[in-house]
Amino acid sequence: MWTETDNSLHRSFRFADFKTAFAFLTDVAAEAERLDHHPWFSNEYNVVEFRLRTHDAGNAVTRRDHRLAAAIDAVAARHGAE
Ligand SMILES: C[C@H](O)[C@H](O)[C@H]1CNC2=NC(N)=NC(=O)C2=N1
Repeated sequence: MWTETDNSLHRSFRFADFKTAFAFLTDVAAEAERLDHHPWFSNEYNVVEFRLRTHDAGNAVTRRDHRLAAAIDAVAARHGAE
């Protein structure tokens, strides 16, 4: 699940391999564009880490972050996140 610390929502996902993680990130990019809300993320091999906050709200967590988090969860499930 997502945790809220330091004014951000945080979550990491692990996938079968790098290619799957990268395909996941490609689909996350489409969701970020659809929602006009973009994550900070980091990827190393099959692990992707997210931090979500709203820059337009002074880097606070808003409902836009929660909406993007839910969209990311749905994409992660489609890509078989462990
Ligand atoms: C102009 C554009 O709508 C804004 O810059 C959007 C783009 N994506 C964004 N992403 C995030 N994380 N926070 C924002 O405030 C934000 N604002």
